[in-house]
This record gives sequence, structure tokens and C-alpha cells, in this order.
Amino acid sequence: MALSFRICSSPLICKATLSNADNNRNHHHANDAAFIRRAADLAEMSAGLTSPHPNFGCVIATSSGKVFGEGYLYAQGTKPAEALAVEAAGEFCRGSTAYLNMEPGDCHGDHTAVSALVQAGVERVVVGIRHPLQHLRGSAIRELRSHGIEVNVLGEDFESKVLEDARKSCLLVNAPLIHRACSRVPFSVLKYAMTLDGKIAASSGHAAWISSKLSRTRVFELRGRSDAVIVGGNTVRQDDPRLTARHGQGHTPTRIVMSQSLDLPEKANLWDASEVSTIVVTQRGARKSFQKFLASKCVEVVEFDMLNPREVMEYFHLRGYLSILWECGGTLAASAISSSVIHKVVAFVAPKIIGGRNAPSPVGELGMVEMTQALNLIDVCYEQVGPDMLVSGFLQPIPDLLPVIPSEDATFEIDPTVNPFESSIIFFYKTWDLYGSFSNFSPHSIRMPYVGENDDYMTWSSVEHYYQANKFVGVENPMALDCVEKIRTARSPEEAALIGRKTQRHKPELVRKDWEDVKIEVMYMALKCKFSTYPHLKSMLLSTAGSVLVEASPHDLFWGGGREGEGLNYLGRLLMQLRSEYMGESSVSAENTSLA
Ligand SMILES: NC(=O)C1=CN([C@@H]2O[C@H](COP(=O)(O)OP(=O)(O)OC[C@H]3O[C@@H](n4cnc5c(N)ncnc54)[C@H](OP(=O)(O)O)[C@@H]3O)[C@@H](O)[C@H]2O)C=CC1
Ligand SMILES: Nc1c(N[C@@H]2O[C@H](COP(=O)(O)O)[C@@H](O)[C@H]2O)[nH]c(=O)[nH]c1=O
Repeated sequence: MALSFRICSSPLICKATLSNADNNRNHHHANDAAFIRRAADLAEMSAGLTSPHPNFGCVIATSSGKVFGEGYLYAQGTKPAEALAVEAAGEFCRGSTAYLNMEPGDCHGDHTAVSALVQAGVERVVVGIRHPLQHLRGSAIRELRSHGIEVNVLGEDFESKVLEDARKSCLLVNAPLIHRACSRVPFSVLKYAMTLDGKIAASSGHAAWISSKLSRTRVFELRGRSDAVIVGGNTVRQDDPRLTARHGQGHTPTRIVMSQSLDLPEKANLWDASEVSTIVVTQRGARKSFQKFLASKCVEVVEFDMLNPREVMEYFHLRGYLSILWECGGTLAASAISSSVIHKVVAFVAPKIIGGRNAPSPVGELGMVEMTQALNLIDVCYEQVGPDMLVSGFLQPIPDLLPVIPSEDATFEIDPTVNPFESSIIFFYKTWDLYGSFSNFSPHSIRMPYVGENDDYMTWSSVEHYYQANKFVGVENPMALDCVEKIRTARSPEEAALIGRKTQRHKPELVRKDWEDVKIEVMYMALKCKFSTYPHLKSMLLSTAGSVLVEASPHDLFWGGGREGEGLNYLGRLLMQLRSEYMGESSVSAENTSLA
């Protein structure tokens, strides 16, 4: 635009040039937005089937609006959306644009999605949102760009109202995964059916059927998209529900019953676990005899010291559940809303009136006394379903994608009251941070021989001392040996790092030839030694289960996460690897104990 101003002599012509450019840009934005929304719709087609994988859709088109191919990920382990769309478009891919609702999550060395686009000759890729998981975020985009493909990410490379709406549809499709990445509880939807006078059952407790058959089919679909459906003990007593997805497709969610008393009937549809599993969560010590009875029916019972919705949701988050549908009555619904675990509400309103002073309503006591305290839903949608009205909206916004790794300056400015446990990414960097002991500079000495040698164990004041010294080990040069000793006796990890880095930069001939090949292994051995030597560090590492660990170094793009998540975060990765090894060991030893 600036260019057109400079080359124009007449202001009138300038105006015309500008508005043409604007028109052009708006036209492109409209096309981009429409195709991204289409990609999101395609992704939506397999919602529930791909879990815990995200939902991916891909459209291959020209920027002028001609579609050549489409695809979506059908289920975990099947062909990626991008590969399917490329197959459908065939030779028309060359020079085309690929629209993806989300950045591909090429991981574990699988680059099928990116390779398909690169090999097909796609010229431009428009991405709705980056991958929500920090360790995958940005890597496919970088990879595509490294092959000379133009990649535009909505909200980053260009913004407009129409593109923002398209981006929102991408956030919606993968809301459960985004929640998983940003919080410690699964994405929870509270669903209920009520009469026009706000009752979910008659005064007698009779509740079948308030909503129409068409609405109930929608409920089956909702169940099919959820990892679990949850009800309270009283709904089991009153309704004897089945909670299955009976629309003929999709997967069947686990059924969860929350009951403090375990005063539940012996005969109940939910105890038939032959096709769908049921988990009962209860207060520790509740009715042991009934727990035994449930176990005999293959119903799993999980006891909690404090049975409340937040504890229960955190537990299922750790078990890998991404999305939960709450189909309980008002008592548990109120408790769940108060605990801030409900993100979305889906209400079917039937044009019926039942009356009754004691007839239950969808949400029980929230302790609010003034209408100004009412919770306002956001992004509300209204839809007629047969005779009913479906009203849905969010109690909590879908979190925007993960916060970028704070820069060093920003780290100091971060609110000290922020509880890192609220986030599923744990950043560590400075040794005085909450998780500062994960840093290589933490003052935990280790006893290790040089890598590749089994004798001559010696004490290294920190992992950093050991790591830096290993750069020069085995090099037949007295200066290298001298450097190792200088690093080993350095008075602080900072000093050790300074000597190691300086020597590496100024005297590269002193660095062992295989350093690039062995440095990860060196670091891993040192970390393993450190966490095995100090049991409290091991416990701290295990306490982070379920969280992504990121070394928030803004400078080190290999060991750290970088300023904006562009770093490879190898230190965080190694710690997560170590953590999963320890977790494997503890589950094996738990199994052995229970077998014994
Ligand atoms: N129209 C609709 O959409 C629906 C209607 N209904 C109707 O609602 C009525 C039941 O409502 P309601 O009694 O509210 O049933 P709930 O499903 O809310 O069950 C409440 C029970 O949940 C258990 N519970 C466990 N932990 C907690 C906790 N922290 N906070 C609260 N409850 C907890 C307790 O079970 P325990 O007592 O076993 O310890 C409690 O009695 C029935 O008539 C049913 O037909 C129910 C669901 C949907
Ligand atoms: N009454 C009512 C609902 N009630 C919910 O559905 C459960 C019964 O599920 P199932 O046994 O699988 O058919 C019941 O326990 C309660 O959670 N849902 C609705 O969509 N509309 C209705 O009118």
C-alpha cells in the first residue's frame, strides 16, 4: 500500500489503487475464511472418533475459490487429512493453496501430513490455529516454510473480522484438546432438558421425556463426541439411565457416577458393563460391601479423600480424558459450576409447562443473591430442534492458545501470585523459580565418570559442570584436559558454563569430534543421576505428571523453548522422558506389589 502512494501522482488515482487493493485483500480474506471454516467443518465430522487425537480437516483450492480436494482425519492412526485431500486433488495440487483448521501434529518422526503437501507442490498453506500442544506447536509450520511454502496463520499473519470468525470455528472444533493443553481439567459440557417453566423433572421426580425425540438424538451425538458422561447418585436412583450413544455411529463414552453415600440400587442399567464401562467415584471408605458388589459387576470404583467435581475432573484429566458431558441433576450441576469445571452449557428447552413448587431445576444452589451476580454465557447460539429450542453458550471462553514462553524480562514481571499448578505447562529457568531445581544450574552435585568410561567416578558440583566438561573429554590435547579440570573445579555453574562456552567458541579444536552426536546422551545421563540421587527431586518431577515441561530460556534454542516457543526444548523433553521412565517403574513395582 505504501508503494502505491509513492508511485501515484494524483491523489484520486491513489484512492482508486488503494480501494482496489483493499477490495482484493478483502476478497482474499473472504476466500481464506470460507475455506478455513470448511476445513473446520470437515474436521468436525470425526469429532469424538479421533480422541485423544485432534480433529483435522484440509481443503485444497485455488485462491480464486476453486476447490480441488478435501479430506479429514477419520480416526487415530488413519491417513492424515492433508494426505487425503492431496490424493483427491491429484495434479491440481501444484501451485494451489491448502487450508488447514489446525497445524498438523507431526510427531514421533511421522511427517506424513507435511510431506504430502510438500511433495504435491502446494504453494501456500493457510493455518487456522497452531497446534495447541507446546512440543508440537510451530514445528510443522517451520518445516513447511523450510521447503519454501508460504504459510499464513490466522491472527498472526493477517487479521480481519471475517478471519477472526473462521479462527473461532477452528478453536471450537478442538476445544477439548486446547483445554487439555491449557488447564488441568477436561473440557466439560453441562447438558440438560427443561420445560419452558424451568423444570428438569416433575415434583415426583419423574423426568422422561421432556425433550423431543429429535433433541434426544442430538444428545446421543453429544455423547458420541465425549470421552465420558457423568451423573450424580440421585439421577441413578431416579432415572436408572443407560447413558449410551444410540445414534448408530461414533464411539461410546465411559459412564461415570458420582456418589458420596454409595446408597445406590443393586439393579441398575449402568452396572451392565458388558458393552460400555462404568466408573463409580466415591468418598473414601463409603459402603465397602457395595464397592465389592460393583467390582463383581466389573464396575470400577475410585475412592477420593475429598469427593468434589474439581478433584474428580483433575483425576480424569490425568487419566487422559479430554471431554466430559455432565448429564446430572441440579444438585451436582451447581456443585460443578461452583467448582469452575463447567465450560459450556447446552440446554434443550421444551415448549411444555409442568409447574410444581418442588419440581427440580437444572442448577441448584449457587449462593447468589442478586441478579447482577448471574453468570452470563458467551458466544450464545440458538437453534430450533424439532419443537424444542436448543440454547448453548460458554461459561468460560475457550482459552486462547498457549501463552508464549515469557522472555527473560517478562519472567521478572510475571505476577508472583500466579499458581503454576493452574497451567499444564510448567516453565522452569532460574534456580529460584518454583521448579528451579529442574535447571542444570541447580546446586545438586552428582557423582559420575566421564561418559563412556566406567571408573574414576568423581563429584561434579552441578549437572552444568558435568555437561560443559564433557565437551572436551577424550581429546588428546593437554589444553583440553586442563579445560575439563577448570570446569570441574569452577566455583559456580555459571562459571562452568562460561568456560565451556568460551572455549568451544574460541578453540573449537579442543571440542571432541562426536560432541553433537553424544551431547543429548551426556545430558540425559547427568539428569538421570541427579534425579536418582535426590529422592525429593524425583518426587517433584513425578508431581508434574501430565504437564509439559519447558525450559523457558529465551536464548538457548536447543535446550530451551526460546522466546516464542521456537526453541527445541530438549532439556524439557529429556526431563519428561525421565519422568515417564520413573512412572513406568513405579507402575511395574505397584503391579508386583499387588501380585505379591
Ligand atoms: N431433564 C434432565 O436433563 C435431567 C433430569 N434429571 C432429574 O433430576 C433429578 C435428580 O436431580 P439431583 O438430585 O440434583 O441429581 P444429581 O444427578 O445432581 O445427583 C446428586 C447426587 O450426586 C452425588 N454427589 C456426589 N458428589 C457430589 C457433590 N460434590 N455435590 C453434589 N452432589 C454430589 C450425591 O449422590 P449420593 O446421594 O449418592 O451420595 C448427590 O445426592 C431426577 O428427578 C432426575 O430425573 C437428572 C438429570 C438430567
Ligand atoms: N429427561 C431427559 C434427559 N435426561 C437425561 O438423560 C438420562 C437418560 O438417558 P438414557 O437412559 O440413556 O436415555 C437421564 O438420566 C438424564 O441424565 N435428557 C434429555 O435429553 N431429554 C430429556 O427429556
